[in-house]
Amino acid sequence: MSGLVTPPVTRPGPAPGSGSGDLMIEADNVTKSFGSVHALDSVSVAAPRGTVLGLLGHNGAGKTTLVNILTTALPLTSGRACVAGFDVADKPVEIRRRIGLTGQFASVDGQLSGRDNIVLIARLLGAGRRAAAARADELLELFALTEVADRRASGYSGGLRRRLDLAVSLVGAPEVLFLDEPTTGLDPTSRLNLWEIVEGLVRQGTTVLLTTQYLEEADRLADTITVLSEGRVVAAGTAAELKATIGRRTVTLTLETGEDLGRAGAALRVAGFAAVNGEDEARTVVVPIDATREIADVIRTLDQAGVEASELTFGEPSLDDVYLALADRSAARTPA
Ligand SMILES: Nc1ncnc2c1ncn2[C@@H]1O[C@H](COP(=O)(O)OP(=O)(O)OP(=O)(O)O)[C@@H](O)[C@H]1O
Repeated sequence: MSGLVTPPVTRPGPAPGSGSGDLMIEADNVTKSFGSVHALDSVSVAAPRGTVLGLLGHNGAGKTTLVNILTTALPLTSGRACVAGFDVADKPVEIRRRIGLTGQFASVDGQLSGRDNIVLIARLLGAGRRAAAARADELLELFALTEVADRRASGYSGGLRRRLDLAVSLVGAPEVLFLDEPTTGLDPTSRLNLWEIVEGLVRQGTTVLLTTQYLEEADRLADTITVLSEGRVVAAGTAAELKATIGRRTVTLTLETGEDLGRAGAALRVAGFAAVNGEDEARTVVVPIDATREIADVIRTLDQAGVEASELTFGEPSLDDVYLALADRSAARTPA
């Protein structure tokens, strides 16, 4: 499904410019409290038109709360937020005309066919019968759903349902698309398909806010990433910047025999590596590295210690690495 394009549609006119410049998403010191729970604490994010803003964080970090505020489903406690140039507090209707939302729980009606789901939303948005049918045909084709269009959505696989959910959220040709964990639970092929669709939309000028728990997803799609933890922004930048400053790549060595684990770990630590031994049965040593050339040093060190490795894998930092490093830092900052 590569090379997808958004079908030409009429979008509402440009925003009157109450936001700054060409920023399509702006949150400025947004705070949200539910009683004593501070779901968001002075959160600021920004996304220019035609870019993807990735919002990363584990469960409870505040991602959905921020999406709910930006999509005008929830009022903020303090701060300011604008979407497509309109303030969420003053112009919710203008914002709703310009956005699309795909949630973790598909908003598709399982009793209706894929086609009828799209037609229903198009009609609700004011399209005539013929225009709604034409829009459905376009979107079904775009999302490779034509073959299953007349089957009930309740019988769709997870991947098909997500595609239909995204198609439904695009009926009104939104300028800003909110994707709340769009690929959680999808198989790798369906995930890749969705990524390609999102990339096609962004090429056409759609601005996307993507929440995800997967660094890989943010890495592939997001122009900038904001990491939230307990309602606060703990890091922001491009994926490369985050990984360079926070996460470390690792080399994982599987040894011929578990008996060599102690010797391998000791030799690596003497050579200056922060090697961590895995389980005896797994026979692995994990070695964080800063540059690819250090792989050669790791292998040389093991060779000199007379340790044989049967397998070597090279890993990029994961969200967990980034997140753990950030959690360590915030713990270090918090007075005991
Ligand atoms: N309506 C509510 N009433 C009380 N507390 C809430 C409400 N909505 C969210 N919270 C709390 O606010 C915090 C942030 O929740 P939020 O759902 O935004 O996190 P999240 O990052 O989206 O996590 P998840 O991936 O699990 O949805 C959590 O502590 C949550 O329990």
